[in-house]
Amino acid sequence: MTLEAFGARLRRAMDERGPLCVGIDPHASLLADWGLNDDVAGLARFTRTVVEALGEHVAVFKPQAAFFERFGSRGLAVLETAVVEARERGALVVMDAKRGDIGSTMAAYAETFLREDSPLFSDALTVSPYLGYGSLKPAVELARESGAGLFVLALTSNPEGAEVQRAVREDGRTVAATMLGHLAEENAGEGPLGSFGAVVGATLGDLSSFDLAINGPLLAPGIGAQGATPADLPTVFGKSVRNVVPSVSRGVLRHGPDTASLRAVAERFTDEVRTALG
Ligand SMILES: O=c1ccn([C@@H]2O[C@H](COP(=O)(O)O)[C@@H](O)[C@H]2O)c(=O)[nH]1
Repeated sequence: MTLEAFGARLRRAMDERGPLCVGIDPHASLLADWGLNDDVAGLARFTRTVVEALGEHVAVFKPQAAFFERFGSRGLAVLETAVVEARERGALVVMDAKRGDIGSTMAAYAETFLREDSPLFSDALTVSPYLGYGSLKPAVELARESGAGLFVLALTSNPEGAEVQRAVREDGRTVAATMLGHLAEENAGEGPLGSFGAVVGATLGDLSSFDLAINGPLLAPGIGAQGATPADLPTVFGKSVRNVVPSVSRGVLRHGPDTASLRAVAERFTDEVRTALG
């Protein structure tokens, strides 16, 4: 492993820059609002603007792969460039691709995003455990080898997630609690922070019935366009709030394309998060 473990790199970035993660979600509607065409040139301009405006300011970027994939190979080329340039500016990149498949296919997804010499190598990847947590093993192993991390979908920010994630298993535990338990095992003994995180929506209200103390990061989407605010974080995350990486996409991006406005809104969210976290 040439890179230091993701959890340690993330903790340092959060301490230095604040914990905010800005999502790069080039929605067609945002491209239009920015006066850009819904084409590869518009996608590239949008993405470059965000990375140049915020790459030296925020701890984490979370590109949403879907918005790049919809342009095919040329969209993926834009994504590759964005990942490299974001990392060169000192930001960590969490690729939001939500991959999950049977183990042998999962190994190929892992190589795409977690093998250090891959063109799309990212500091961490979002993964879906709903083919069974064990199916993620190739990603867990490669992440450990490369110094990368994973964010496993545990309690997602959308209301539809509950029918799967809050389903109760034969042993009386919910599916989400089971996933959180697996992550706590992956991170046992790691310091200052484990590299295997959970996605837990900031929209979900009081989660004190779940044990979020997984000794790993908690990626919290849902702030801004989905209605959650930084002030909600202590209620949602309780004692684990120090490990939260609050994520905002449209709530920041709608302030572009002006660079100063993008920086100002990211700074405002960072301040609000710091205040909320005490
Ligand atoms: O539970 C989840 C997991 C991922 N997401 C993703 O985060 C962003 C949210 O965008 P906003 O514009 O800030 O609403 C988007 O890429 C989602 O796919 C999530 O929202 N909830």
